[in-house]
Amino acid sequence: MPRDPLIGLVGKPSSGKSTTLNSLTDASSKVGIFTTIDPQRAIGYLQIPCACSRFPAHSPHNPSDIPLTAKCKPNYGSCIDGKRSVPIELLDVAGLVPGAHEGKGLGNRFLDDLRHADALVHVVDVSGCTDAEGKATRGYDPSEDIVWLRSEIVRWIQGNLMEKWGSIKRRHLAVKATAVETLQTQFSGYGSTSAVVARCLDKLQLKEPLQDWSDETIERVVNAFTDEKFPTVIALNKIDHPDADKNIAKIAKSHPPSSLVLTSAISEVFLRRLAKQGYIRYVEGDDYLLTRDDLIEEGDPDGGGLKEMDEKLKTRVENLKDLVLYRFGGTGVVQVLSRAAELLGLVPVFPVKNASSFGSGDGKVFRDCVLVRRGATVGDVYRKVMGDAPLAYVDTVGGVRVAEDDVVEVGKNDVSCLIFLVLRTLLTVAYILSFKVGRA
Ligand SMILES: Nc1nc2c(ncn2[C@@H]2O[C@H](COP(=O)(O)OP(=O)(O)OP(=O)(O)O)[C@@H](O)[C@H]2O)c(=O)[nH]1
Repeated sequence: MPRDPLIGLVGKPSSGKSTTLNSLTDASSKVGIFTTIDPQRAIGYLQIPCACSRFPAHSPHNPSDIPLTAKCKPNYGSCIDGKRSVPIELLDVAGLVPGAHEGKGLGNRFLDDLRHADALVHVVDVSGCTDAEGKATRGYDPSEDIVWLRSEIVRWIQGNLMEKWGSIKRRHLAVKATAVETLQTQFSGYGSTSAVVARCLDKLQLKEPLQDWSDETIERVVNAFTDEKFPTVIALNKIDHPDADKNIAKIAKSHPPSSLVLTSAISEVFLRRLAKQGYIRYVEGDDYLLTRDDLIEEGDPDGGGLKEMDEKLKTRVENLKDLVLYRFGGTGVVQVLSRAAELLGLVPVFPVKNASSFGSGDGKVFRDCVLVRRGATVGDVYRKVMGDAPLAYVDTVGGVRVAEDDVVEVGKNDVSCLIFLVLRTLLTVAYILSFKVGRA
């Protein structure tokens, strides 16, 4: 059965990893059994447009007066006005300092934990108030953290490979293996697949056979493998700090915008806490909040039932609004997971039992949503949801039959009778399957 995607949070001590993790896992809308799995693993919430938002009232698949957003009832996570929070597993990879690949800090343990991650979020303290080891300072250049963390990963993988390179080469020649086969044997421990290794080698277009690779070529291979296996989002955290701006500007010059997200984890934690305590209205990740005064001004004499804040709290909230929400368009924390999911090409799938009501036999509409990875096939989706139950056949909309090994992708089929909705990336409904299960 395909494994659930796992996102690893990495970063030096005091960069704000735990705060980021707390802000991602402490969704007030959380429903269901998920909380912390063990001290290192937790469940975060990925925000996506829900399938229900595609079915307003009086639409082809929902002739009723009520939009499906009003009936959507997730088993886990939540759906607020078509904005769905889907559980996703997070791994807190602690103890990383320069020299980790040689065992410094919790070095090797950290790196071993990393093997299981499909994508990484590197939390960088962009205030420059902590040095490479996480000790308090001023004026540290955080772009150095991005360089050394990446280099630790590369040197760890390269070190493991070089230790055995002599015997790897001998075996490669003896069994007349391809470069992909030989490397996959070495990289399988990092959760790699032959397809990942083949993509790396295709990109590099190496001329020499594996047994003739120089140290420099091996390093290029390891770098390409690191890019493929550990796609990384860089969370530039502590943007609320006055020293952050110049560091952000410097990092933005040397990194593609798609890899960077600006965050203030501490602000997100604070806002969620205030919302829970009934002082403000705030939806996770939004770029605005409402206070009692705002609601009174909007004409609700009861201020939405929100509590009155004292002057000190009011000032703090106003500052946060100016410095983070208005200036940066939000705390950025929710976008961190969305960006990681984009890098992985995660596809949300909404399995339902009833093709016309989108229910699952218990009165709940779009009860379940599972995330599968780019390249997943119809069979993968089936097994993820139905386990080992034998598959009889799968029909797409309009009764068109699809093969078990068809890759789930955009626009391949159109909508009609639905048992499975398969949405591509985070934005569009892409592929809708009807699907019947029976004994083979
Ligand atoms: N100004 C500001 N401070 C933050 C932010 N996020 C975290 N911090 C502070 O930074 C310090 C370290 O945060 P942690 O979340 O404990 O950092 P960590 O990376 O988990 O640290 P270790 O547990 O040592 O690995 C704490 O004092 C936090 O309150 C932020 O967005 N802005």
